[in-house]
Amino acid sequence: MAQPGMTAATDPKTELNHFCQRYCQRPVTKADISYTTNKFGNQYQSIVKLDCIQGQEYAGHLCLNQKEAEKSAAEQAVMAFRPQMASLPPPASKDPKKKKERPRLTPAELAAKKAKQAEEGENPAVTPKTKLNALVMKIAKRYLQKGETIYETKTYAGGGHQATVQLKALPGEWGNRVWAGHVSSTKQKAEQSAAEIALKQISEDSEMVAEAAKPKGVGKGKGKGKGKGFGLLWGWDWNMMWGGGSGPNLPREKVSETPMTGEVVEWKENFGWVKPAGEVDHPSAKQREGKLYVSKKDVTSGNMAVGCKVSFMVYKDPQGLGAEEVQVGRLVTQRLCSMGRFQVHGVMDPRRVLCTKDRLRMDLELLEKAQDLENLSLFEADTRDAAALLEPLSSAAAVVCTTGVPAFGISGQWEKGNHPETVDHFGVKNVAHVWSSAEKVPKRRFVLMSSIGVTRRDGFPYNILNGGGVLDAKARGEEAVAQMASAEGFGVTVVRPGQLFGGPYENNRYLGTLFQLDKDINTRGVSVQPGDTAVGDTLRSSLAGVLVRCLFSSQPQLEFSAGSEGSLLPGSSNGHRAALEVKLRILSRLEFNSLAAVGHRVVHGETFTRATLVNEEVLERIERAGRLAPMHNPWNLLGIQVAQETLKCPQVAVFDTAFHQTMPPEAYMYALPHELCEKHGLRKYGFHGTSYLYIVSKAAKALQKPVKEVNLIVCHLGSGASMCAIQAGQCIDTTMGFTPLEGLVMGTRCGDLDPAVPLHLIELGYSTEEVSELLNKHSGLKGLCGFSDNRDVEARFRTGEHRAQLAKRIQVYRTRKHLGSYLVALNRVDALIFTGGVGENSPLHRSLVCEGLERLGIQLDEEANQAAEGRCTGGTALHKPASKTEIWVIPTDEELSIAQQTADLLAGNVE
Ligand SMILES: Nc1ncnc2c1ncn2[C@@H]1O[C@H](COP(=O)(O)OP(=O)(O)O)[C@@H](O)[C@H]1O
Ligand SMILES: CC(=O)OP(=O)(O)O
Ligand SMILES: [Mg+2]
Repeated sequence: MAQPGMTAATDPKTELNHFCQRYCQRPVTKADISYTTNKFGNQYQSIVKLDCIQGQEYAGHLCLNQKEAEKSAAEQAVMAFRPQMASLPPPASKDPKKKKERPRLTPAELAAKKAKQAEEGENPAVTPKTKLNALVMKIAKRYLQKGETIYETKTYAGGGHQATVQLKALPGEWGNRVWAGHVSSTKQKAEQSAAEIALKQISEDSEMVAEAAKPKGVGKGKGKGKGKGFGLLWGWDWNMMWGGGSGPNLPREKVSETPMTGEVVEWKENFGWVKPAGEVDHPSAKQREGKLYVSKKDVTSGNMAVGCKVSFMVYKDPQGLGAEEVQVGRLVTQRLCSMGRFQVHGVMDPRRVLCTKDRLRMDLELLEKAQDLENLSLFEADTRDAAALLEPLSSAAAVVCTTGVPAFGISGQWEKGNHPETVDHFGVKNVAHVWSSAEKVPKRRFVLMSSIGVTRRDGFPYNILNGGGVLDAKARGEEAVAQMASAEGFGVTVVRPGQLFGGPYENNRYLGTLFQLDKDINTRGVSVQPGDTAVGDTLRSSLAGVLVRCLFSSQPQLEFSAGSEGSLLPGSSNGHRAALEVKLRILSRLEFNSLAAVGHRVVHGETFTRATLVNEEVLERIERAGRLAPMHNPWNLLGIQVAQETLKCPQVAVFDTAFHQTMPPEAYMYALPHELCEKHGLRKYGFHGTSYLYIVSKAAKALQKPVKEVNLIVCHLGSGASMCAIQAGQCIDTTMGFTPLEGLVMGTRCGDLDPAVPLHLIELGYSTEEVSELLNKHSGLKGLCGFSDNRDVEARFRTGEHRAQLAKRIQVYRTRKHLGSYLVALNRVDALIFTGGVGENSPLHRSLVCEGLERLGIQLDEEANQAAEGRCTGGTALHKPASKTEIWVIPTDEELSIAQQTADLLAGNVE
């Protein structure tokens, strides 16, 4: 139990109970603290209402189940009240024995306390901050979301703190105002002072008072909820933002926001001194030879050292700023250029110049929009270097900023100071500052590409994405731009996309996405939602369209997120469909006059034993099997449908499952009631068969044996991973089962699992969809260590990171277990074959799998293993001469195999 006066309880709901008891000085009941939970798709959001504290309400994050959602709501409330907790008396307890132990106030002390409170006019829990919170909720007619109330505190050189508060939930220009409090002795007092000033000004404004007095439901929201729904909350907010008007800036208390640079001249362990490069406009700045005190607490990331260049607001070392992702910028540039109405300035990181005029010309030619690009000037400028930014930015009426670093600094991507704090925060701030302080033309709008999850970064899965602080830095970048916007009066739009995918890459692999520049925004599967609510990935070209559109908005401040539409439902796969349509149209136009057929990979093909010509019945069966391979079949089906519509030629389905139809019953049957299995087709089907078929013929060549005589154990290790035992060229067992979920540990899939685990999760309150999502998308390597890409895991494995090491060990152990069982199942093994992204490219993985297997006749030649070139199509031998079982790496080629099987079917060469 929590100690009196402390907040030792780790469960936020318990902590909130304790606080309320202490606040009310009595035990609290369910009537005092109530939780309401709403379901949104597969997620839950709870609101906790504190009837014992003036009915204040706090909304939590979206969570996977109700329990977590309630905890999250409680956590929000606890966070809001935490500053007051320490000053409250201990909780009242129902337990009479405990009562005696607790120091209780004497009647005289209690009377004195009440008198003091009366004198101060308030209960210690009802501070200006909580009052302000309650007032803003009354005006906004909704619960406040995280990040909508922004307190910022500055610590001055001579001591003392000053805080500002911004209340984004307030309507129109009120949401842009920033109130500054008095300089106070502690940060807490400074914040209370800012709140007090804001509270006073808002309560004195007749319009605001009238707004607060209006009953709930008068707003313009078009959400479908009944007053507590997420949809309604955002619907409301959204309308307010759009309806915000463009009136003159209301007067505001200005806070110095100029980013200044300086140098660390002295640094102790927890504090130091910075010499600013220019003059600081503050009375205390002249003390101590103009040096500024910096506490470690205010250093947002990295280490401080003498000689380091820092920004005046005590930001991190600004060395080596620069933009990494130029793809979106390039797409935005193309769009703006082809509109022809503007003079476009493209700014690029001098170290990664991927965007040349010729390149852009080529892109535009492909789009049949060839032009000479006279309206384009390209500049090279590092965002750390304000002087270099002056030329491209100072005459611009608007800016689209698409800079950003990858979320994690693997493979040297954060080298040379190119990391979140310097790029996503300081760099963005620098761009906004240089642009807004140039006086040549009126400033219209700053459009900032940020990231999904910025305001949800404490919750799963964004807390993982934020492991390297990228979302923290982006949040600071957003805030800096917003503050500058309200100070200078320019519009700002923050767009928060999901993980970016699609071209244009240098090899234009995703040509289709480039071509979507032609299309209307609504047909491209991008779902634009207010705030930070979107989920999924975002197609780069769609995002570019959104960013350009934002430039022409007349609203003062906008914030929204752009994710992909829906998730696994083919009906909502417009982006995928559009990409396919364009790609197929181009392919048919450019390369083929007469297409014989199109071969499609179809992952789940039930009991089909070979490639099959697509007809209505086949389509139906593929669709039905979609439930069993939700990450694959819906997209395979869509591909067939689009190809049918676009290309008038036969379509052939090539199934992953077909190769495994030779398995004997003892391998494919589950020990479930026989009739049930027959009725529902419950059996092992196996996948990656197209790859295995290809590998068998390649391996036979390598081993110089007929296919019908080879015995193999093949490890197809990619994002999805499986193994196959092959006897006389045919499958006798494989690790994947009824669905591609069984077997090995994969990128995001769990593999073998006691079937009681999902049942238990369902009993705990997870829905079947949530469990499916969990097992398919959040498990495997990703679940174990946060990274699904094997390269990320191996990089961390090498540096000794505990979780990555564990993940790799579990992954390898599972492979070895199945290897052992296949050694037993096969009477002779000619070769162990590695293929798939990991199998072909990771000597480490192969080495770990084969370690110590000499006793079983498997002897890896470590030198050959390390030297193996993944892409040698004939395969590379990796075994020692004495090895009884040969070891090979053979790169798979599923596409070629599909083409061969399709051609064979058309030529009637299939037995
Ligand atoms: N050089 C490498 N070292 C280690 N793993 C690699 C390397 N190259 C690719 N991979 C891994 O291969 C996997 C992708 O394999 P792939 O066969 O393309 O998967 P899938 O077809 O299932 O999407 C990823 O986990 C990736 O990290
Ligand atoms: C079946 C399967 O897991 O396929 P992939 O490896 O392509 O995800
Ligand atoms: Mg694959």
